[in-house]
Amino acid sequence: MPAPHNPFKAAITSGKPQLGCWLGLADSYAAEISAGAGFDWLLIDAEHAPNDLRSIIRQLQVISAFDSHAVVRPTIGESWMIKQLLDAGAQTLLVPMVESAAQARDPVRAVTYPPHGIRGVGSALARASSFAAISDYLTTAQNEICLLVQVENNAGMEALDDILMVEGIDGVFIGPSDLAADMGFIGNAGAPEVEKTVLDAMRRIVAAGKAGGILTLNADMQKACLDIGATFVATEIDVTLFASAMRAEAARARKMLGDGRQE
Ligand SMILES: O=C(O)C(=O)C[C@H](O)[C@@H](O)CO
Repeated sequence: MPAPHNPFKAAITSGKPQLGCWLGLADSYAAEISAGAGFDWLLIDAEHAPNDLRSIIRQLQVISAFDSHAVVRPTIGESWMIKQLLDAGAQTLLVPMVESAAQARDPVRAVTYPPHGIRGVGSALARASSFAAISDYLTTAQNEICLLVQVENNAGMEALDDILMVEGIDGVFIGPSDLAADMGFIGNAGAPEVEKTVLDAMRRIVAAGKAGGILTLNADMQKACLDIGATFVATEIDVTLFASAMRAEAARARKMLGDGRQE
């Protein structure tokens, strides 16, 4: 019995666009709501959201009941983090802040069992192997792991062509917020200079035969990246949606009571 098929990897590496949403609420109850919404993929964020291994596992468990595919972003691409996330059942990882080919090769080794990699063998204990129920996990897991890296600063842009040549990297995600900051436009990912750099990079990613990805709330940028051939595009963030809706409703309710109501 082989490791579970990764339909997200199959789709994004065969040119089939997948639309996603960022999950930063770090809560399995909220993740279950998002999983039922109809996104192709959901990003469980352990870089900027208060996720730990247990909260990630809970979200993986609830999402597994739906068609949405879970993508997990570790805080950084450390091999011990990757080992834990893969054993926990994550099949697709998005490693942030990669800025060289050497840095891109590290997570490739971390997701690969020896002799070609350094992933520790612990499938007997792992949710990933259905606790050893998947008898051929060790020899089939590799093909169903999707490894994505983020290029999101000037150094990474410089090294992009080298990163794109690293075997074992399935896709490259452009991080517009961090890229904007490093380009001197912090808080302004919509600056023309930033958008031009993002789109140029996306063309290079697609031309290299890798899957291209991004998170952007800007509908024009979403369309532009999809038109270039990006295949994993996140269009919203759960925290943003929830917080803005709550603020708007509180303001509406206060207005209903008239302007005299003080904060
Ligand atoms: O740089 C970016 O943009 C990303 O990597 C996405 C952000 O980290 C995400 O938290 C939204 O701001």
